[in-house]
Amino acid sequence: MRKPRFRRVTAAAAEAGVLVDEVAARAAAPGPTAGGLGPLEVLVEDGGSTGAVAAAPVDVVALGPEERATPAPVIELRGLGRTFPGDPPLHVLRDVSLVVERGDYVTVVGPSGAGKSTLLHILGLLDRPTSGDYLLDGLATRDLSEQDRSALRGGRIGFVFQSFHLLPHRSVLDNVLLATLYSGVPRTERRERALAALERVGMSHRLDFMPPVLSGGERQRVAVARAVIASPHVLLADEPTGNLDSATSAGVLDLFDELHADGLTLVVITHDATVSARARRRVRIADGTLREVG
Ligand SMILES: Nc1ncnc2c1ncn2[C@@H]1O[C@H](COP(=O)(O)OP(=O)(O)OP(=O)(O)O)[C@@H](O)[C@H]1O
Repeated sequence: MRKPRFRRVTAAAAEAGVLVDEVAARAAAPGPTAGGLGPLEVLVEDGGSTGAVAAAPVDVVALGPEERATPAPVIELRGLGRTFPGDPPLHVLRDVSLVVERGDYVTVVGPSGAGKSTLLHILGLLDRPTSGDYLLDGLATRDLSEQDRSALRGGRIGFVFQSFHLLPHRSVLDNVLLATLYSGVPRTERRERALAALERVGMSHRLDFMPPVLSGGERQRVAVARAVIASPHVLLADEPTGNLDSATSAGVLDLFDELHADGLTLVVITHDATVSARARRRVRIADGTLREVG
């Protein structure tokens, strides 16, 4: 079997590619670091179409003293809108306001086509709103350059997707380890962190396995380990149990509960009432607007 090679590309180039290349651009910084923003590169798998895991060099925007003194909500949306051009234009989100505090666990529900993924892409700094403001950790993201947005994304946001997006030709350990490749952290320590993350999700017994031989639930656990290895400020999950049966889903949801109990902030998009019921807060998107449903 051909061993995949990786190439480094700029974030802009990666963003021009498939979503997974970009959103898998994970960074390893456990939190804000002093200093400016470093150049951003990500890894994509040569000749591969899915599952590229990447890591960004990880300087992220440093917090000012005021921010440290008064922690801002992790996420704050103020009158946010997203319109896609067309004839007529498609107003997917209108005047959406939302505050997600540190430690919140929020699910986003709503009918198909309502704009849930659109919202998640904006929260993940993969897309920009056409109106309104999005503050991440109190930092207004609207006027940030793509490089700054990529660095923020790499340092503060973890992603989990319905279809896992693991590198098929890399071991479980490598899939998690690669997420920290350009973190500046020495390899030995990166390995320790990867091992700890995999232990955290109950996957220590499958370190050398390749993703194709794992069960769906196991793959999602590895994806969660990859998402949390950099200690993100928020975990964004898009239908994380969409490809899992109910028993396996329950295991992943238990894992989310544990991560939440450890203080992680979670925003989870779901169609599934069982998933939604696990969260402390539920918001619903319909007809372009978002409202709290308890
Ligand atoms: N880049 C785009 N350009 C034009 N229209 C888009 C774009 N992205 C999404 N849309 C449209 O915006 C609407 C909302 O899409 P979105 O994927 O956010 O819905 P969703 O609530 O996640 O749906 P589902 O539950 O079916 O996944 C849809 O009508 C979709 O076709």
